[in-house]
Amino acid sequence: MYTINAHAKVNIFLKITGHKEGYHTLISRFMRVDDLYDTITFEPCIAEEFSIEGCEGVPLESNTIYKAYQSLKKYTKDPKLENFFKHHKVIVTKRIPSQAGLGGGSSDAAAFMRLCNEVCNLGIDTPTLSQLGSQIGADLPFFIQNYPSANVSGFGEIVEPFEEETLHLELFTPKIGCDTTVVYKTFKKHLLDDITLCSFTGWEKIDSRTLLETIADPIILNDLYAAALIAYPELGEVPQAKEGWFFSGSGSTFFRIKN
Ligand SMILES: C[C@](O)(CO)[C@H](O)COP(=O)(O)OP(=O)(O)OC[C@H]1O[C@@H](n2ccc(N)nc2=O)[C@H](O)[C@@H]1O
Ligand SMILES: Nc1ncnc2c1ncn2[C@@H]1O[C@H](COP(=O)(O)OP(=O)(O)OP(=O)(O)O)[C@@H](O)[C@H]1O
Repeated sequence: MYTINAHAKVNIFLKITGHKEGYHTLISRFMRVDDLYDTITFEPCIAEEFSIEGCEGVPLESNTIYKAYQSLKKYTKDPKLENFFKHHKVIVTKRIPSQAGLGGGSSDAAAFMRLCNEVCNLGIDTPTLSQLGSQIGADLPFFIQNYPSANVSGFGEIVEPFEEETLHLELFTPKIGCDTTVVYKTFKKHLLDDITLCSFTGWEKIDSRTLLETIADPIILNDLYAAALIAYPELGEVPQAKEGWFFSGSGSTFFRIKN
C-alpha cells in the first residue's frame, strides 16, 4: 500500500497581469496549507481497469486524477504504469472542499503524478512532470514542485520558491461553490480593463505575513475577489466578508492568520 498527502493552498495575493490565448496571466504567492489535505492511496486489488474510489459525484473522465493518469500513460509509454493499476486501485480521502479556491482537484492530480513517478520508477524529472501537469490545470506545477511557499506567474507554470515562515491559517469555506471559469469570465468582462500593473510592484519580495498585515485589504490583495463578489453576490453576506479575513484564489474560502 502506498500513500501521499495532497495539501490545499491559499493565495496570499493574486494579481492579474494580462490575458492571452483565452487564459489570464497572473502573479501570485501560493502557500501550502499544512493541516488540510486529501490522502491518496494505492491499495492492492485485482482490477479490471483503472479505478478511483472516494470522489463520488465526479465522473471518472472528468476527475483530475484520471486525466493525470492518461497524461502519464501517453508520455511514458512504460507498461509498468498500466500493469501497476491492474493490481491497485486509487482511494481518495477527500477533506479539501471543492469549488473553494483551495486547489483540491489540482493537488490530488499533482500528488497522484508524484506518487506514480516514485512507485512505478518512471524516472520523470520535476520540470517535465510540471509541464505535463500544467495541461491538466493551472495550479498543478505549484503542487508538483511542492514548495511550502512560492511566487507563481505566467498561467501558473512559473514557480519560484519563496523562503519564509509557514503561517498557521484559519480557513472558512462558506456553502457557496465558486466556479473558477465563471469567476475568470466575470473578471474579464468587468475588471480586466482596469488593471494597473505598477500597483503591486515588488510584492513578490515581501513575506506573506507582512503583506497580509500591511496591505490588509482583501480586495486589493486578490483581484479575483471583486469578480467573485459580482458573480456570487451572496459571498458578500457571509460574516467573514469583512476586515481581517482574506480571500483565496477564485473562492469561496476566506482565511486569516491564526493567533
Ligand atoms: C485561481 C487559481 O486557482 C489560482 O490559484 C488558478 O488560476 C485556477 O486554476 P484551476 O482551477 O486549476 O483552473 P483551470 O482548471 O486551469 O482553468 C479553469 C478555467 O479558468 C480560466 N482560467 C484559468 C487559469 C488562468 N490563469 N486563466 C483563466 O482564464 C479558464 O477559463 C479555464 O478554462
Ligand atoms: N480529484 C478531484 N477532486 C475534487 N473535484 C474534482 C476532482 N477532479 C475533478 N473535480 C471537479 O472539479 C471541480 C472543482 O473542484 P476543486 O476541488 O478542484 O476545487 P476548486 O476550488 O475549483 O479549485 P481551485 O482552487 O483551482 O479553484 C469539482 O466541482 C469537481 O467536479
